[in-house]
Amino acid sequence: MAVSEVWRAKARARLDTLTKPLGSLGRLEDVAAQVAAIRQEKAMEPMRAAVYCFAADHGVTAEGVSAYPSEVTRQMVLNFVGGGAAINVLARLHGVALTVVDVGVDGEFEGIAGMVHAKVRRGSRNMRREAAMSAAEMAAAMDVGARMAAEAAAAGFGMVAAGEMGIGNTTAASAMTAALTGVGADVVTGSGTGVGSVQRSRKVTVVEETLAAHFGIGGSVERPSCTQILECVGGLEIAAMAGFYLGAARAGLVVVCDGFIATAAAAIAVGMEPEVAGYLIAGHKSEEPGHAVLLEHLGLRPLLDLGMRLGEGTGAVLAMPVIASAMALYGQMATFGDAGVSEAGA
Ligand SMILES: Cc1cc2ncn([C@H]3O[C@H](COP(=O)(O)O)[C@@H](O)[C@H]3O)c2cc1C
Ligand SMILES: O=C(O)c1cccnc1
Repeated sequence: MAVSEVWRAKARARLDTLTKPLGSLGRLEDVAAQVAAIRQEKAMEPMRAAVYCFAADHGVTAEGVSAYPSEVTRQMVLNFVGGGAAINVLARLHGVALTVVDVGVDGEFEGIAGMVHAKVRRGSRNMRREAAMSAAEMAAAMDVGARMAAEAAAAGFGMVAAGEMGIGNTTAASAMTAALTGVGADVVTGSGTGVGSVQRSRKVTVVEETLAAHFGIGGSVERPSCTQILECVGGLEIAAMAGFYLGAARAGLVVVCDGFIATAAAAIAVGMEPEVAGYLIAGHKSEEPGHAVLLEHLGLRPLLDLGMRLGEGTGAVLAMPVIASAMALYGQMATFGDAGVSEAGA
């Protein structure tokens, strides 16, 4: 499962033979070396890319934590199927295959084709009052994600991302981030879809009360396990994403991480299986304040910083052409020797 440090070193050595000043491709060189460490002998082959958008509802929306009603989750899934959401536009533009997965929307999609029906239950429970999921529900949702990753690998995709749709899920991600890192709820909780300052304060209180209820005062007295965090304060689509990352790493896929919620799921996957970290490339930095905390926790540096706060996998898909560029340069540039160009100091 660990990425290959031998291949990373080989890639670094090759990058130094290409017709450019040493290191001049900056972080593209780090990306190329990481992809080589993941894909090994396949590093020079073109990578087809896919994004899986997992959707689920959140019982915690009963606490008034989002600017939008829960029904938007189902409505946006229909929008994904119809091709009109931001992720559809970006996936089409960049030639990324999009799969929409219902893992826990509180509504039905009877007779709707063009999506994966894998509902575990109609929304998670209100985490302020009880665990968001049972252990069995969490495991079932993780299995859905793992199955999607296995299907991506079997279909020949080399690079994947997970996106999400779930009204209320920035509250879940905030609670997860505080529980994972020990950083305070007030620091990691943002405005999500755009709540005002009064509603954000309410959201912080909900996160604090949730952490106190499940893990003790402040949530950082006893650091809970990743399984406890996911089960108590996660969500069905977040569990699916965690299972997706674990499956993708096992299959040797390059995994591009999206924003706050996607990275909260990635932090769980890495907590469960540390070697997953080597497969992750942070696509972008979200405006949600907890995202920077999670990126720091994971030691990831995002490729893009566009002030986005959308989710759906949009930040990850936007970063895919940057990664593809790194690999094209790595695979196609001439070496000093081939091109007859003199090296430094020669
Ligand atoms: C129309 C619409 C499209 C979206 N696409 C992603 N999100 C994003 O916003 C939600 C999280 O924010 P909160 O925790 O504040 O509810 C998630 O569904 C997320 O994917 C959307 C939200 C809305 C309203
Ligand atoms: O960073 C994200 O993924 C995000 C931020 C706000 C709302 N939905 C998603």
